[in-house]
Formats: sequence, C-alpha cells, structure tokens
Amino acid sequence: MLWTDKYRPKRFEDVVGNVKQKKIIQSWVEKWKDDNPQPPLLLIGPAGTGKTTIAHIIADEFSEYIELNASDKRSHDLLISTIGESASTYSLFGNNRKLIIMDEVDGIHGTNDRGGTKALNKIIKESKQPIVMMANDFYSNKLTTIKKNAQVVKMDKIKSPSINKYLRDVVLKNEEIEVDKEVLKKLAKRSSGDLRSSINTLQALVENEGELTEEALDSTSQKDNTSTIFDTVTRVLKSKNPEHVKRSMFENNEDPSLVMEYIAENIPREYESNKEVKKAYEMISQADLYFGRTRSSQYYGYWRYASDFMGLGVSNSKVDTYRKFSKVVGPMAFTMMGRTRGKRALRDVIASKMEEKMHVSLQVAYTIFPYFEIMFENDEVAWEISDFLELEDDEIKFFRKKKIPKAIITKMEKIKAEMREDEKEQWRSSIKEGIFREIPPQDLKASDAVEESFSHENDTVLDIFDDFSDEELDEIASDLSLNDKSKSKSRAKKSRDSEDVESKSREDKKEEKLDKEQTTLFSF
Ligand SMILES: Nc1ncnc2c1ncn2[C@@H]1O[C@H](COP(=O)(O)OP(=O)(O)OP(=O)(O)O)[C@@H](O)[C@H]1O
Repeated sequence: MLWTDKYRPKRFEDVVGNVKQKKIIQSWVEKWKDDNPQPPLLLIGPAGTGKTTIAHIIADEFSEYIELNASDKRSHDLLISTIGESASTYSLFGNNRKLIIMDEVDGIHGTNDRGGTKALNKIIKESKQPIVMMANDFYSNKLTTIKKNAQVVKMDKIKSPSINKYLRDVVLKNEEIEVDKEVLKKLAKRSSGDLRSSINTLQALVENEGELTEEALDSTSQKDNTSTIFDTVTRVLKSKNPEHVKRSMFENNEDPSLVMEYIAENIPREYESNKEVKKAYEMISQADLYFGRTRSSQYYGYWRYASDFMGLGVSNSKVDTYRKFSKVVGPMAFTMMGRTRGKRALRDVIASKMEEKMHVSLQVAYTIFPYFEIMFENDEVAWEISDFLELEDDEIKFFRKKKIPKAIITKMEKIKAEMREDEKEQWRSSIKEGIFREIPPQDLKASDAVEESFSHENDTVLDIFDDFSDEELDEIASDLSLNDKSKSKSRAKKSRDSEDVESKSREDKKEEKLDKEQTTLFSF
C-alpha cells in the first residue's frame, strides 16, 4: 500500500505545518456549519503540502461532496451542467450542504469555446453551496478573478524539520523501520517542502533497497527545487494541466530516457481504459523514436519532442483524471536489466522478434508489451508465447518476474514434440491469432491512435504543439504521417524520415492483412 495513502491525515490536527492557515480553514468550516455562507475557499500552494488532504478533511464535515478536476474539460462541462444549478440552490434540508471540491483551477481553460473561467467565476459568485478550490500557481493569471471572489489561503511549503519529524514519528515508527538519522534528514531537506514526495521517496528506497542508504538517496532524489522522478511521473499520470506537467518535466534533472521508462512502467497502473493505455503507449513510442533520433543524429533538440510526447502526450491520453492512489514504481524490467546499453537493447530485441513473427511494426510491438505482462501471468500462456517468439530466459523475465516452472516447460515441450509438422504450424498461427484476439483490434492500429489524439475533440493535445514553429510542426506531422503533403515535403527534405514513413505504410498493409486473417480462437 502506498504510504501517502496509508498515513493520509484524517483530522486537521494531523496535518503537518501551515498552522495559521489551518485555523482559517477550520473557522471557514465552522461558519458554514452555523449556516453562515462563506465565499469559496481557494487553497493555493506547492505540490504535496496537503491541499487535497485538507479538502477531504473538510468534506467529512459536510453531508455530501463532489470532486472535480477543473482543468479537465469533461469535469468542466459536468460542473456547468449539474453543479452550476445545485451550487446556486439552497439544499431543501437546511444544513445538508453539498461541498464542491475543485482541483487544478489554475489549469482551467481560459477561452469561451472550451468552457472557460468566465462560467466558473459566475458559479463561484452565485454559489450557495460551499466550494473548495485548489491550485499550485499563486501568480497564474487564470486565478485573477477567482481570487477576487474567494477566500484565498496561501499554503506554505512544509519545513524540513517538520518533514523529518513526520517521517520519523509517524511513518517509520508505524512501519517499525529504523533508518540512519542523517540520511533521513538529508531526504527531508531535499524534498523542498513537498511532504508527499518525501514519503514516496522514502517508501520507494526502503522497499527497493531494504534500507535507506545515502547512495540510493543520491541516485533518486534531486537537488533543491527540482522534482523527483516519482513526482514527475505522478504529475504526468494524474494531471491534465499542461503547465503543471511541463513544469514538472522541466524541473526534473534525471536522464530523460529513464523518466520515460518510469512513466511507461506506471501507465497501466494508473490508466484503466484500454484506449487510454494504448494512446499513452503511442506517445511513449513517439518519445522513444525521438530519443533514438537524438542518439543517431546527436541533435539534442529532438529531446524536447521526446519530452513533450512522454509528458504532455501521456498526460493527455486520459479522458478523465483518476481519483485513486496508485503506487508509483520504478521501471521493473529496466531495473532488473540494469542500465547498460547492451541490456537495454533487450527491449528492442523482443520488439523485433515480435515484428518478425507477428508481422507488426516495432511501434505496435511496444504497444503490445503491457498486454504481454498480463498474458504472461499464466504459466502455459507464457511458455507458448515465449516458444512462438523464441524468447530467451532474460527476455521472458521482461514480462514476468518468476521463471516458468520446470514442470510446465516439460509438459508443454512434450505436447509440442508429439505434434506433426502441419499441426505445429497451425498451433503457431493460433498463438499469433490468440494474442491478437486478446488485444482490441483498434489498439493494434498505431497510426489511428495518433490521428485520433490530434482530433478536435481532444483540444488539449493540440496545446502540446502551441509553441512549436510551423517547420517543427510540419516535421512532426510528417513523422506521424498525418498528411500526405507534409509527408512528401519531408521526404524531399530528409531521407531518414522518408524511410520511416515508407516502412510505416508497409506495416499498415501487413496489419490490414492480419486483421482479415484473425478468425480463430485463442486456443491455449
Ligand atoms: N501537511 C501534510 N501533513 C501530512 N501529510 C501530508 C501533508 N501534505 C501532504 N501529505 C501527504 O502527502 C499526500 C499527498 O498530499 P496532498 O494530495 O494533500 O497534496 P497536495 O498539496 O494536494 O498536492 P497537489 O498540489 O500535487 O495536488 C497525502 O496523502 C499525505 O500522505
């Protein structure tokens, strides 16, 4: 269980720091309870200081609450259509107030066609129900009017001695874990006032290493004012606010390809719908492509695209934000493999085996990886797929921690040995078809997903490219084969890019053919 969830304060007294602010908030709650309506509460402050925690403690004081993410367009529509009305009507039952919690109000879209702050301001002004809003950026111009109509509570960073004390007396004491005092102090200091990140870092280090060592701390946590890798991943997966995501990516000093691996590892832990997972992996695969280009061309400008795809792209792949607490974990497969270049190539070796045996593009192969993780949980299926793809032991380890039991291997090899050649052939194609059957067909069409993510329904994705020049956009469009015109322009410009596009269309044809062939059941 995630420690930040386990030790999430349930009462105001348990919330660390911000003593004066807590008093103001408690008084706001008391006044509402005395039937004395108050302006909306706006909690502004740095990440991981307890704003959401406080909002939930407040929620316990009211009979009902509704929680929305203001920067999420769908939430915003919901807000207008349902809350807009109820916020301005008194409850029929006196004190039965419905608390409205709105996170990321500094990420709300400004213009009218996207809902906008105007409508939100109207609701805030007219609301007869308690509203709590949260934001990170005190100086965001999106908050100018909201601030005028709200009771603003500026939350401070948590001081490092308080963080240290909390980690020691609450978290470690309860977990019955002893750590080096000096290293703990260092961790508290490095968290830059972000209590959540300090807890996450502590848990990750203790669980991964079995103890808290200075070396491990130095390798994961960052210098002051920079986000830790865990925070960046949390931000990318949980937020839909482009500015927050961008800032977090920017402030992270880690090796960007490692950040990508962390994000990739955590996508299926946070996102629930296949469509979102698939879109997110599309974005990862685009980021990966640009890392590859950076390496081959030594042009570091490509890093920026990689960073936008894995940050904003992944963040925007979710339809809605999830209100759950998934544990951010390190990239298992990559940690196991170490980070040497030779070993990291393992991932690409698997993908190319899939390309050869399953006739899919490398891009699609990467998209299938998370599904393999699930399929490989079954011993027989793991053996059959591994045998079909001719995976080596270390490649199997990529998808499952445990070895395939010897008894299963012996049993399956015996079955296979007794098959005639034509039966073997049929069996191999049934494995291939079986894999495809387990994956929604639309998830296998990489190019569709990219096009979809550029559709006008998903406006926020377009925001990613707001500050790209026309030329840069042209190049990206051609890489993603979005339109023929830019494709041919780029072809003339760069032979490397044209090779990508051509091989992509070859793969598309192969996929179309495969789609037609997929008729039989997954017959394991
Ligand atoms: N002041 C605090 N006291 C005790 N625990 C805290 C405090 N702040 C954060 N935490 C821990 O960190 C977790 C996350 O905090 P929370 O979600 O409230 O932060 P936040 O300020 O809302 O961050 P964000 O701006 O990123 O949404 C909590 O579940 C809790 O475990």
